[in-house]
Amino acid sequence: MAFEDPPALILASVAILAAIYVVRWKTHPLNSIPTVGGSSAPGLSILAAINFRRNGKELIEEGYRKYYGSAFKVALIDQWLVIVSGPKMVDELRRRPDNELSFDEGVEDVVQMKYSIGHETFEDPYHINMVKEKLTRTLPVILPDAVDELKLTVPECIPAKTDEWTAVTVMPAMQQIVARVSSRVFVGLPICRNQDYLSMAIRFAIDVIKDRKIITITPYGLKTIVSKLFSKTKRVFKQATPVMEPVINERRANMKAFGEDWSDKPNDLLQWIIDEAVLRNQSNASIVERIFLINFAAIHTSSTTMTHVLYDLAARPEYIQPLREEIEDVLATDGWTKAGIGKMWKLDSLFRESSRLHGISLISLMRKAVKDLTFNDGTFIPKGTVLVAAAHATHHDEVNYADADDFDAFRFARMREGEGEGVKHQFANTSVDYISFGHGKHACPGRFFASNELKAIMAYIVLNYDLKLGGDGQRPPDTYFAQNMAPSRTGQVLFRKRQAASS
Ligand code: HEM
Repeated sequence: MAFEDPPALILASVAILAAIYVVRWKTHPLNSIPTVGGSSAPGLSILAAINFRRNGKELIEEGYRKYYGSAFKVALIDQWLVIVSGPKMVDELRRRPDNELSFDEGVEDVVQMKYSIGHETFEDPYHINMVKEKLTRTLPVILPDAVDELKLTVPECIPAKTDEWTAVTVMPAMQQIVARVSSRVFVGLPICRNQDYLSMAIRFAIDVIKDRKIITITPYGLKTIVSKLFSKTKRVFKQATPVMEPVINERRANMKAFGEDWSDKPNDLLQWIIDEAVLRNQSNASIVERIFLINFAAIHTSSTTMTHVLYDLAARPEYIQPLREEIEDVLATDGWTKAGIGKMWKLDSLFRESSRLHGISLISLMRKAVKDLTFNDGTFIPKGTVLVAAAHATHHDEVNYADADDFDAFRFARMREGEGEGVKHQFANTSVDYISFGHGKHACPGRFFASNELKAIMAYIVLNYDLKLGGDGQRPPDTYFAQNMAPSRTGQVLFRKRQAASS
């Protein structure tokens, strides 16, 4: 009898466990989706996750090549990430309704802010519609404020002289410029010049990611208390309140005193949110949270984009003169207006090309399946799966772009010259081949503001400075980890103030 034979008993137990292991592995709902970067076997996927952390860019490229037009998966430390590619799959990803593939749940997976943000802000995010509709519609009116602010802040952050080259570390300079110019439009004077506030706005995206790391490893029952004790984002809300509250209270008081007759009522995002908060009887804390959620979406993304563009332009100075000519011509007829910025096709193309080649991430269109579903190609996606599109690989595909790895600053300006192509290839336009801003109903609602703001800042820099790379003349390298990519944080560009600068 086996019971009387201990080695046989052990052998039988091992065999049963091995069989259970194989059955569980083979019947895992994601098993039909091929894995790239290692084994999907339980226990071994940790090695695949380490591999993906180190070689994310190469592994996504490998998956894109092998499974183009379909889906593959890579291992993260705590879950699988399903990556789709090809126009049909990207189109399906953006078209599926939120009750199948949820944008909010996808974001929540990355930010885990349920514990640091009030329920009201989370459940009723009207500030997003304000960015999508009012901010975009009001652009012609608010752009002069942004231009006014950038003319003050750019010379402070790029303190170059006419007779010598000055090295500027690009990333922190762009963060400061973008934070201040955006804040002028988001919260107005005087908050937009309060350095404590600006530092919080710049740091906020990093604070959110640091919080996420702690919250994900905390057991469910303890998340609320851990967030209360350690959340950096909660601390930012607390520290920002004394800076913002006097302004909010003053504006509330003016609304009460003057109502519709308040003649010089501010026209900024903060005021629009206060208007809504008053109607809904909401607290100042809710207003502060909403402003910081917009800062989270706007400042890191925009300053990263600016940093890439400056590195690209400094590495290819032959593009500077044609840009200057375009900008000077347009300013002579239209001035610093939205209509003028819209006519700067070469400048627009520079941004689209730089974001195509670099971008803010290797992936885009993050969604979470909130029910089981089957894609049109038959791929089964179980509830709870996180899906993304392979942005970087799509943007580097020769099928989509000729000489896809080459930096051709004016490629999109040339494409726009074709009949009926004027809008299609502009920076803010999304398509299945261009997903830097996502695509579909959740495509970045701030992209029209970002496009105008960043082009205005860059136009001012190009007009007022000569720029070049120092050292060996090589563009500071991007860094990659897992699905993330970032421009060099320490890279420098040399600036010299132009003699004949027109401001
Ligand atoms: C160059 C700068 C920017 C880039 C590259 C960028 C990129 C993105 C991307 C990729 C998404 C997700 C889209 C999707 O998954 O389909 C997104 C969403 C979002 N962005 Fe931006 N963004 C930028 C600037 C801004 C600015 C300036 C604002 C605010 C004024 C903003 C506000 C938002 C918001 C609120 C969402 C969430 C949309 C929703 O909930 O439906 N972004 N952005």
